[in-house]
Amino acid sequence: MAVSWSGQALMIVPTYNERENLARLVAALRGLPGDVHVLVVDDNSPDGTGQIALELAARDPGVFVLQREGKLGLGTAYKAGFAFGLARGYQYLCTMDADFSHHPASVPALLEKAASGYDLVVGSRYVPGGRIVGTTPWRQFVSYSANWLAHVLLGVTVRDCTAGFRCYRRRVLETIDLDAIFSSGYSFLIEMAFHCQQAGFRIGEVPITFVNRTEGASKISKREIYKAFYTLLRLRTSMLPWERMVALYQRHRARRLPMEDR
Ligand SMILES: Nc1nc2c(ncn2[C@@H]2O[C@H](COP(=O)(O)OP(=O)(O)O[C@H]3O[C@H](CO)[C@@H](O)[C@H](O)[C@@H]3O)[C@@H](O)[C@H]2O)c(=O)[nH]1
Repeated sequence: MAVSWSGQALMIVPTYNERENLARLVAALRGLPGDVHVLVVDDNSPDGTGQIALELAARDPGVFVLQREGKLGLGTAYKAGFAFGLARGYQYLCTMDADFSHHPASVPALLEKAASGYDLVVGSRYVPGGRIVGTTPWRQFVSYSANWLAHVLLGVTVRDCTAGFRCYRRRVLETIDLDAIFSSGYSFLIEMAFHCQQAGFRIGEVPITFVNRTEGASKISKREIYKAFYTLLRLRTSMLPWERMVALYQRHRARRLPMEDR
């Protein structure tokens, strides 16, 4: 099948305990039209996902594995994947979950939109045509809240800035200072969306149907959710001009000092 994008794409798939999903996912991605390679970034999953990834890579030169020594977080897994993809010259560096909540059939739409002039394309639940199937009301509430706060506090215009289904043009990842991103976990996604927008990159969204996983378990914890809200506040603070921060501090001190010491 002909594709409207040219160059090589790398699908970066972070994994932690995804043995039921990985082989099927890699087969589906490698069956896509165009030159789509796969990088599995596994954090020494206790269920043996890393071993499965190595076996897949041994059979297929378009499949690669980064094995890390332990669970180092989703954000750092993305960073390791970006470093790998940039070093190998990929034009499009995409990220997705391993559990089919992001369906491989949506990948061509992301690549096509990126090729049409977008620097970052997000597979979005929250644009017209996007849908969510099978998630809990609590997860839905957390997701809506994080996206709403990102919009209100940071002015982020991406509707689904917590989505991990993305396609970056390589110039984005060459420009953004990835070492300056402080989130090691899920909130990395909010931070990246924020920095891409601040840097003036053109960001687009394509609707996807997000289907909650049927195999394995989610790794998102309450701690990761708190960290996402902390990230939103920290980024908001970073937007304040320095003078404004100093003025706020002085006003705060002035209120606490007796009149004669001011
Ligand atoms: N290497 C590595 N992979 C990880 C880690 N934690 C999670 N993963 C992998 O990252 C992907 C997403 O993790 P899930 O645990 O399946 O996430 P979720 O709860 O379904 O969260 C979804 O919603 C979030 C909020 O909207 C999204 O941020 C996220 O991308 C995902 O779509 C999966 O492939 C999972 O194996 C980690 O510490 N290290």
